[in-house]
Amino acid sequence: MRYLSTRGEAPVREFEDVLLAGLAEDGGLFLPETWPELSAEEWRALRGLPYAELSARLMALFTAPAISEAELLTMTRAAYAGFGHAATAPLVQIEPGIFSLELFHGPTLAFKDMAMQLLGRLFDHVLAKRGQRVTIVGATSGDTGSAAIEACRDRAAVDMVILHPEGRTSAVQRRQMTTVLSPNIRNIAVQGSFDDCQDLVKAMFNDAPFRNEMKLSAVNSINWARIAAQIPYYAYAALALGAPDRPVAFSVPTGNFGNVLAAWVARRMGLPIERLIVGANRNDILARFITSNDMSARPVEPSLSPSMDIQVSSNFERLLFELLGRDAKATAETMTRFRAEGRMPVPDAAWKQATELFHGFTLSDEGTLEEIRRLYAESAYLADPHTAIGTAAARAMRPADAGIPVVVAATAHPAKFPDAVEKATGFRPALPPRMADLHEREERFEVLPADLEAIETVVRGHARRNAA
Ligand SMILES: Cc1ncc(COP(=O)(O)O)c(C=O)c1O
Ligand SMILES: N[C@@H](CCOP(=O)(O)O)C(=O)O
Repeated sequence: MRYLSTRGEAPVREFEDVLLAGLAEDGGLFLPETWPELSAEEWRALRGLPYAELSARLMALFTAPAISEAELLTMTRAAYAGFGHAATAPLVQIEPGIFSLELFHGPTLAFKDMAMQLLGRLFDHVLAKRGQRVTIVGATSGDTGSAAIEACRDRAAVDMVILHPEGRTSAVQRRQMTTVLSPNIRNIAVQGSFDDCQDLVKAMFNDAPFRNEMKLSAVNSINWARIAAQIPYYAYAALALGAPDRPVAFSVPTGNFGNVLAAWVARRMGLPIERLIVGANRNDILARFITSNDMSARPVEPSLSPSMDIQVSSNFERLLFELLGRDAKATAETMTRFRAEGRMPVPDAAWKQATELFHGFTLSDEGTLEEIRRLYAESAYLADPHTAIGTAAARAMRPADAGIPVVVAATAHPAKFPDAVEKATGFRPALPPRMADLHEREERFEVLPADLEAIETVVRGHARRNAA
């Protein structure tokens, strides 16, 4: 499988190079040159496979020829062995026709572990083979950072610097990052929003001398490997509910658009996914785009679902590229205008095409609390605020045909957001015993302004110290 950039100016690459590069050299995002498609018969043959096997089978379509299915299987088995549920990503019915796909049974209690536990192993595999080391820089609104740190702590060939927005994550999210004192990990609290953190990461990649000197790599969903590793759980749920012989819909609480993009790819690969519902909090740029072709960024506002406090959704560029008929020049121009003017001019025909599949839904903080309360009262199901946006979106926007099940991506464990859950239900969900002392552990991080030079200085110092 070969990969091209959405902006058309970067060389075509193989999977291993894409994994290590993160962002394409022209500032674009990598995508497969052609989409692999499975026939109905081939999908049927995958029904009932354990998650690790299904994941290896599907991932191999994207990693060939460099990484074989057998090598992947060793990695996926190890990646998911530590999950707290035998099904890895259990599917739980929460009301008639609506299911919760629990993606939070990994070590840091959010869906990011599903991809990141595999990515850590893929980095090890490729870096060992090539005798290289990389410096991973990442931006997080709370969950990517902790999952990446957990997956890469103490790995010999990886240095990691994670930027989070100061004071804008939950205390549990922050502590899951800042209490990891491994020498290869460094945490920076940026005085700004997640969008500022993400801009800084992209600016480091676009600073070619710095990028080359540091051998930068990425674990955010700008890295294609992250998206690829998120596709199998959509297949897992769809197959369990009768695909390819029965259509399904997914409702995905959305921020950076990586998770729902993986569902889009699963559909592109031949699964009968009838509808994709994009749930948003008050930072609703994506829902506004879907409902009214209004893709205009506003300042990020804090909400009870902080991981979705995002206005510039990186992966939208991948969908845009497809909606524009894979026209890299038009994609680059549209993205440049968005950068300059904060408004993305999507042609009406492309927007209409998107609305045939995507449906948008916005929920306020009050609505989120009400949804957590309702779900707990009516179904004894405890949802975190992000998942609750997904369940409310599923009910509001489900297909008219009641025979089409809607699967909600349950993206985080409620114990990651105890304040919001307590507000809704009156009690605080407990962390698993292995994290019971999280609030007593020593924290280590520094606070810096959203200034590229200051951040690059820290990244350089961190990488040099560890390489010495
Ligand atoms: C708990 C949770 N839910 C939803 C999202 C949004 O997912 P995405 O950024 O892939 O759209 C995130 C962050 O990525 C998250 O951490
Ligand atoms: N919600 C995310 C934001 C980054 O998203 P990513 O999927 O691009 O890594 C987070 O928790 O950090």
